[in-house]
Amino acid sequence: MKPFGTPYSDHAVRVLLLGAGELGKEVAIELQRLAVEVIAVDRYADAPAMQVAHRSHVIDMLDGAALRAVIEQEKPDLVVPEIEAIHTPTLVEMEKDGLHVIPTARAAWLTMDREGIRRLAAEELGLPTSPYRFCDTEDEYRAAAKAIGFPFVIKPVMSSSGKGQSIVRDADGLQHAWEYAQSGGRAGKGRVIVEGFVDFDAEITLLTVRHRDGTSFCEPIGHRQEDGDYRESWQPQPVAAAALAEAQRQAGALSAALGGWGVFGMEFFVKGDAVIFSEVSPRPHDTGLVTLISQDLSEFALHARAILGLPIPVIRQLGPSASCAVLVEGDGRAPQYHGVADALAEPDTQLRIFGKPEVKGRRRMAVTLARDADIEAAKAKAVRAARTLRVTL
Ligand SMILES: Nc1ncnc2c1ncn2[C@@H]1O[C@H](COP(=O)(O)OP(=O)(O)OP(=O)(O)O)[C@@H](O)[C@H]1O
Ligand SMILES: NCC(=O)N[C@@H]1O[C@H](COP(=O)([O-])[O-])[C@@H](O)[C@H]1O
Ligand SMILES: [Mg+2]
Repeated sequence: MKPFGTPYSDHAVRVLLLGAGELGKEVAIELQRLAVEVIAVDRYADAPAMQVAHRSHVIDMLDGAALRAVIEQEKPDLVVPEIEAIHTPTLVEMEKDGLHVIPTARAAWLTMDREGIRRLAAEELGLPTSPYRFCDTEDEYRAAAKAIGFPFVIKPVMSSSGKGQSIVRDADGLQHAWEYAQSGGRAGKGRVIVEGFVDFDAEITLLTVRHRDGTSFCEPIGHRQEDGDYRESWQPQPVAAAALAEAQRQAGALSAALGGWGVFGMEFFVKGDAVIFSEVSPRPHDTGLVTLISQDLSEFALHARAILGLPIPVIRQLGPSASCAVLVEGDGRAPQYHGVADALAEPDTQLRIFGKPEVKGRRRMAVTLARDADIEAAKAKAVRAARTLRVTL
């Protein structure tokens, strides 16, 4: 790694963030603290990370030529994908010519499509997963539904945050779920995965950090999802020792197969001592927002350290903590946030307002964070803070 430099100078350490949402904003802040020059890219102007970056670009990141042009113009030391919706074949091509992609271009490519990562995890590495089938047509989908049985989950292969995803409980739900998957994916109509529904005791995100000195794990994060999108998360989620060891084994194997340095959000279902792999983000995870209050080094600080080749000698968990997503529904620009003072009135409570410029439909706009004597108290406090906020459009 070259020495750390000065932003706007020839010797600056330059990081190009592909995706500039709430997760990228926190990564950008951590990089800024080390005087790394941060360039944020997203599909729309004034995205959260753009507001704290040195410069920004608005491009269609699914357009390979546009992506190549911005990378060639900026010549970053590191390219840091922040979302899945990127033309990853371009990153794979450019990596051959020396571009450094976090964690690797292949990891970004494999995880942008549910098929790539599922086949690597289940078929190459032999990790336990839900039963699954990929389908391109409605006929294939109906055959998959029969083979896998109710209830099952259908998701577009290219989607995140639950977009286009449904749980189908009986034959009456088949048609609507198919149509929703065809309209909800980021690449339009097309391929879906049908997964057997896992009846889990708990689902966890195991933040796994690959860094210059090895692999470190954070305490497990528990979370609650609705419509495939995270609503609340907490840490530490109690997990039996044998199950935790198994989750760490699987996370270690998969992150090693993906390679490179950085944070991986490894999602697992836990049932008794059984640990079933769900999916992985080769980057900080939304449920990991809780680490902004629960750890001395948040997942964003850990990502910054790991990708810059810095040591992570210890990760300190600071006590039972929780996060609660603030979702806003409606249609409008430049929202206003009321009740912030009240939301922050209790001890050990924090708030992040992302600063997203508009809402169309339903959008995560902020998160509350709380620490308390136990998980239940922390969750209740984070929920109270979120309910105290009122957002007008
Ligand atoms: N096979 C399954 N069995 C039971 N629940 C499931 C299954 N697949 C998904 N879910 C539920 O839906 C949630 C979202 O699924 P998944 O993580 O695959 O979607 P996503 O769109 O990639 O979400 P994100 O981008 O937020 O991680 C899971 O966290 C889980 O609660
Ligand atoms: N589950 C993935 C996830 O949480 N990603 C986070 O949401 C942003 C997109 O938000 P938007 O849809 O409101 O623009 C992404 O940029 C990332 O920060
Ligand atoms: Mg997920």
